[in-house]
Amino acid sequence: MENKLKLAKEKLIVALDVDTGEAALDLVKKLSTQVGMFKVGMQLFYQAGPDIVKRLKEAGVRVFLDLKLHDIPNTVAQAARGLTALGADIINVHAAGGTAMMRAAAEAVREQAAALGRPAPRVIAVTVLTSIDPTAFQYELGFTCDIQRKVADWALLTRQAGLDGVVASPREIAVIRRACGEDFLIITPGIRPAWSVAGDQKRIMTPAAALGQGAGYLVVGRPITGQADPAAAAQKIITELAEVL
Ligand SMILES: O=C(O)c1cc(=O)[nH]c(=O)n1[C@@H]1O[C@H](COP(=O)(O)O)[C@@H](O)[C@H]1O
Repeated sequence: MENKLKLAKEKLIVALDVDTGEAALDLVKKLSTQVGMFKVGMQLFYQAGPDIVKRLKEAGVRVFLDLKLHDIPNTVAQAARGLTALGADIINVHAAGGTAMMRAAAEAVREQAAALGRPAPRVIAVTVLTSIDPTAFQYELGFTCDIQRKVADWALLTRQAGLDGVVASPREIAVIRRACGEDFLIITPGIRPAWSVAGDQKRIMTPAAALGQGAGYLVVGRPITGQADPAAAAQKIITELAEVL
């Protein structure tokens, strides 16, 4: 069981969706014995500033820097270079930016990491956001295929562009695996334990079910950080994960 709990901890990424560096570091302090990687997204990065990545690295944790870059290839490449210098372990872009943009990002990251003499962060692409349901996908965004098809197509484009993996809902893991193989990284938000509320997330799954589908990592935010005792919530999720390992 000890081994399974250790493996379960390795699977969990906690989203530090808070307003200040102090609040983020306080969560890390509470959770760092249970969680190996933390996600810095727009809410924290835009308010605490780039230095938060360095502070988290100094605290000894791995950092997924989730800024979902999406612009013309040159702009994204230059931004990705800057994020690489901050020391993030994973960065992401939007697959909707296209192959040229994704390739430019991946190349810029590798060049910058080589210039700094460090291992390159993994670069992954967000496919269809987990907050999008089939109705919005079809009638608001105007896609004519279903979400699974689009996610699988974008995952394949992502792999062909030389990236390391994708962000998708756990519901699409099977089609991504079929399109991109076993060694392609799949990170899944939209994780909702049975005891939590869905909120704005639409394509959700429980932690155990997502792991059963073969998720590489599970991103969990509010079901942990929104609780009075985040460490107890994280432990509950880790125990649920260990039961299916
Ligand atoms: O790229 C992401 O991390 C991401 C992609 C996606 O499709 N859906 C999604 O929820 N996320 C992020 O994952 C986290 C989920 O947080 P909770 O909904 O609070 O568990 C948030 O920080 C989102 O920004």
